[in-house]
Amino acid sequence: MTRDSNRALLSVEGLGISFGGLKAVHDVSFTVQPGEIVSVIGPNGAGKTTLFNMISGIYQPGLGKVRLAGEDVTGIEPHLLAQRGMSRTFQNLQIFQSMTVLENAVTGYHLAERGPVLADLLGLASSRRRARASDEGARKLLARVGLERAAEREAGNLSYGSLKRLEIARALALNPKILLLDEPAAGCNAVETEEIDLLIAEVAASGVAILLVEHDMKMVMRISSHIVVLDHGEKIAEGEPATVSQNPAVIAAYLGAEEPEAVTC
Ligand SMILES: Nc1ncnc2c1ncn2[C@@H]1O[C@H](COP(=O)(O)OP(=O)(O)OP(=O)(O)O)[C@@H](O)[C@H]1O
Repeated sequence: MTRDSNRALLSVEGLGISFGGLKAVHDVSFTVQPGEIVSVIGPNGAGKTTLFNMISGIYQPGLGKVRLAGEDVTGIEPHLLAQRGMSRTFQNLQIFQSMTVLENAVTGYHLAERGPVLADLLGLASSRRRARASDEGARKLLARVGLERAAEREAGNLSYGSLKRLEIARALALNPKILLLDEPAAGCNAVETEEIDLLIAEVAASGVAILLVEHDMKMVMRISSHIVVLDHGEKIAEGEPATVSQNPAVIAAYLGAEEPEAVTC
């Protein structure tokens, strides 16, 4: 696929941040187009999570810009980004284990608000009304991720793969234009990973852009339309999976890392 920067939904331009003297991310640029699955890969400590945190408003970048649908959204807070169409999931699951699956999905409708998730947990009347209003939508989301029959179960009793899908369901509540997934297959077995693969592909096919950080290289090679490779905070390569996996700089970066087999697929 030819990449047309005019069609970019997300545009990352010269992004950088330092922690003390360490340039954790330095001058990284790339674009994500609607319906694309773009993966950010790199050895441990390459800067993937830090890059994600800058794009999703958790860290304020030291340098560079983030544009969403052409608008400068650099460093704006996550709930404001959610209002503008950017949702994300986290490496460590952010599921409320003692709430039901349905209640967890409902909280997705409040991600664009600053305080009400806490109010929901406290059971305030107005929040209960809002929760009822978003119940129907949440059930549809659960059906989309294959969890409709688990709606009334306590989330803490779900398998790990189901929890990951629940987190994706919640991130889809606000109809994002782009979904950022931080290690969606981490901790999943092969069957669960395949289910997540299919779900991500379905979401992308519906027109949502996907930006992914993932260590499971087989999964990355299978589902990505475009890959961005970081090493020591810098972009060392980008392109289609087949091209990137043959790139000598990419192979060298992984060979220099602790898991030399990581780039093979
Ligand atoms: N809050 C922080 N304060 C200081 N240093 C940090 C901070 N966050 C990350 N770093 C450093 O920045 C570099 C990039 O870290 P980051 O977690 O982004 O890498 P990564 O590619 O996501 O790694 P992994 O694959 O292990 O999750 C590392 O050297 C890390 O130690």
